[in-house]
Amino acid sequence: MKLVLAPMEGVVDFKMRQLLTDIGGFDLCVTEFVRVVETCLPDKVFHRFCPELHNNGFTRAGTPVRVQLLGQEANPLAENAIRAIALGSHGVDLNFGCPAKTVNRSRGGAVLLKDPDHMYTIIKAVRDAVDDQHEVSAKIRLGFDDDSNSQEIVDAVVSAGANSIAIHARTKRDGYNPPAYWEKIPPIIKDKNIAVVANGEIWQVEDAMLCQKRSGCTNLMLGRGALSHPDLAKKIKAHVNNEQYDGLEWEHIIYHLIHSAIHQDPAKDEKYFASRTKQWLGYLKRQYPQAIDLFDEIRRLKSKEDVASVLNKYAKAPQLDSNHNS
Ligand SMILES: Cc1cc2nc3c(=O)[nH]c(=O)nc-3n(C[C@H](O)[C@H](O)[C@H](O)COP(=O)(O)O)c2cc1C
Repeated sequence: MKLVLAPMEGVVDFKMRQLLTDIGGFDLCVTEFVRVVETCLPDKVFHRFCPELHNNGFTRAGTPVRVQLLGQEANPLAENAIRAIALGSHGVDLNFGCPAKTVNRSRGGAVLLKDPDHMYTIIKAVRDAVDDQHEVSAKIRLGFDDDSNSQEIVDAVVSAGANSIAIHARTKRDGYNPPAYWEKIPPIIKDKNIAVVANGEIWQVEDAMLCQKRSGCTNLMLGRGALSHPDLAKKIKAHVNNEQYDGLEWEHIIYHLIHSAIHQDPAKDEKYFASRTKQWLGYLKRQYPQAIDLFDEIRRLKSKEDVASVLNKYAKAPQLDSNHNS
């Protein structure tokens, strides 16, 4: 089984990938989307979205990272795919799921689901441009307004030669509202020669097991579930491999938060750590009720020192049985 950390713009950045892969369980991370318009982007853009490129495309814990591109024109996407891989990206992922109006208005993201022929052209151009040993993957939803063309979408991805496809089992119209329609995956991937990763609404180990059963996919992608439950990937792996794993306690999560170095970003301003911590507590409260009280405690704080001193009161180092190496 492979577990992929989902791309999440503004949330799963370098520091969050570092934190979550330090905890463990993930086999691959996908970056936030890199917007491609016409030109080949300067290297600094790829390095900004994926600082791991300075480390041969691996997180601190050794998990490979793949750059995701979002755009509407085949040639610039192909050129930028070549560049991302030359810089050390572990393959390249193409975004066909972003629901943002600004992106869709310029014919990028989920709106391309309405035009599987154009998806084919994009994926084929990228696949042809990139050496065979590097994986090209596509991330899709089941459709735009509805899922009536989901088969055509998958056919386009497969016939264009993508190596794998991550299916967020909802339409663009569904947004992020539950449920995810895992059971809609098996009929559209039947007899297809492509690796499939199922995605959507996996918050607990039980959801992962049910998703595997209903989607028929062994490999899963975790998004918001991994933020609300930072050792979810590790728990899923332990469950599948029949291994003992007790799970992280709240104090350990705080410890990881402090040691993730989220607050050590010279490119960000003084308030950054506070705002990132508050954003993350918003996800954590789904799994840990303590996150609600902690949010209240730091609500008015802005400086990283003030926030860190509150966090330090609660932090406890986990047993270092994982590959955490901060
Ligand atoms: C805040 C946010 C940002 C996202 N950014 C991206 C992105 O940059 N690229 C992408 O392909 N999907 C993006 N997604 C979609 C997620 O990768 C994932 O498909 C979706 O959240 C469903 O999985 P989940 O139910 O496990 O969260 C984003 C989702 C959220 C909530």
